[in-house]
Amino acid sequence: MSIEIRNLNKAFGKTVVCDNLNLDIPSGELVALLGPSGSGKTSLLRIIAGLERPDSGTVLFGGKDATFDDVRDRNVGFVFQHYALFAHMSIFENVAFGLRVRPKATRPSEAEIRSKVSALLKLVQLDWIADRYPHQLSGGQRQRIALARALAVEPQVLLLDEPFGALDAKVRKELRRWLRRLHDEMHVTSVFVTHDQDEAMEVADRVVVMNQGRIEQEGSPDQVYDHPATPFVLQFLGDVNLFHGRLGHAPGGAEGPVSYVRPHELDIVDRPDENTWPVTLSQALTVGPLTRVEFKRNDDGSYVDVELPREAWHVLRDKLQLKPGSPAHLRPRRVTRFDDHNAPIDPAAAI
Ligand SMILES: Nc1ncnc2c1ncn2[C@@H]1O[C@H](COP(=O)(O)OP(=O)(O)OP(=O)(O)O)[C@@H](O)[C@H]1O
Repeated sequence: MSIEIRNLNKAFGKTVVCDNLNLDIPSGELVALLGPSGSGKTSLLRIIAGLERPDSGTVLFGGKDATFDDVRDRNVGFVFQHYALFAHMSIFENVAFGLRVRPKATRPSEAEIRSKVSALLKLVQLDWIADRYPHQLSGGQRQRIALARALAVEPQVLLLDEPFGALDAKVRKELRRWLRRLHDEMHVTSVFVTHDQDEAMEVADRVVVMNQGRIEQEGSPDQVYDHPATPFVLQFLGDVNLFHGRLGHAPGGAEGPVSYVRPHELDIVDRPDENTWPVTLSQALTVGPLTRVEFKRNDDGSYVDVELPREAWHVLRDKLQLKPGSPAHLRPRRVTRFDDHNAPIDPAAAI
C-alpha cells in the first residue's frame, strides 16, 4: 500500500510540527523519518496512523484520500518504543489478540488463529517462548513480539516509533538488522521513526531527514550521506569539520562562508602544498577499530578532527614521528560547500 502526503500542515499552538510536507512512500518500501528531537517525526507518523488530524493537507493510502479515516479503518500496525504487551496474557495470546477481537464475521477459526500465531512466532524466531509471559522476556524479545503482534492482523502499513529506543546499543544493532531481513521477507510498507542516523542508514530503503517540521532531504542512505542537500543534513548525518572564511592555501585558496570536511576525508601529510592546512597535533584517541586525531589549526586555533583506522594511524604516527605538539599538514580529499541559499555547490567546483 503506497502512502502519499500532500501539502500537510499541523501546528500545536505556535509550534509548527508539519510545515507543508509532501512525501511519496511507494508500496513495500521501508522509510526512515530521521531528525532531532522535536523535528516533527512522531507527529507525521501519528497523522499517517490516524491518531492525529492535520490542520490542512491530505494523506492518501493506495491513492485514496484517508486523511479523516478512523484509525481502525486504516489497517495499520504499530510498534512503539515502550512495549505495550498485555502483562496478564501469554506471548501466544498477545500475538493472537488482534485476531480474537475481530468481529465474528471476519474472525478466523481457532485452528487458523493457532497456525497463524505459530507462523508469526517462527518468523520473529521466538516460537519457543509462546507460553511465557511478557515479564519473562528480555527487552529485545518483547519488541520482536510487539512486531509479531502488529503483523498478525496483516496490516497494509507498519508504523514504528523508535521501536528500539529503550534497548541497549548491542541489542539495538541486532534488532535493526533483523528488522531489515524481516522487511525483505514481508514487504509491508513501513515507516520508521528514529533520531539515530546509523539506525536510519542501516535499516531504511529511503531516509527522510526532518528539521523543524520540514523535510530537508529525502533519498537513499547513500544519496543523503554523499550528497547532502543542506548544511543541516550534512551535520546531522555525521561528524564534520567546519572551516570559516578563507581556507588558508586550500583548497585552491577557496573563499566562501563555510567549508565542510568529514573527519575521514582528511589525510595527514608531512609536507605543505597548496591544498593543505598547517596544524599541530593535540591528541589521539583510539576507540575500537578507529583512531580520532585532534589537531589545532595554526592560523585560527580552531580544532580539526581526523579519523582513520587504528592500524593506519600507528603506521603514520611511527613514520612521521607524531606526538602531541608535532607539526603536520592536513589535506582534504573532499570539501562540501553551500551557496548563500544553502544549496550545495558542485564538489568539483568547491575544490
Ligand atoms: N499533543 C501535543 N500538544 C502540544 N505540543 C505537541 C504535541 N505533540 C507534539 N508537540 C510538540 O511538537 C513538536 C514536535 O513533536 P514530535 O513528537 O512530532 O517531534 P519528534 O521529532 O518526534 O521528537 P522526539 O524525537 O523528541 O519524539 C515538539 O516541540 C512537541 O513538544
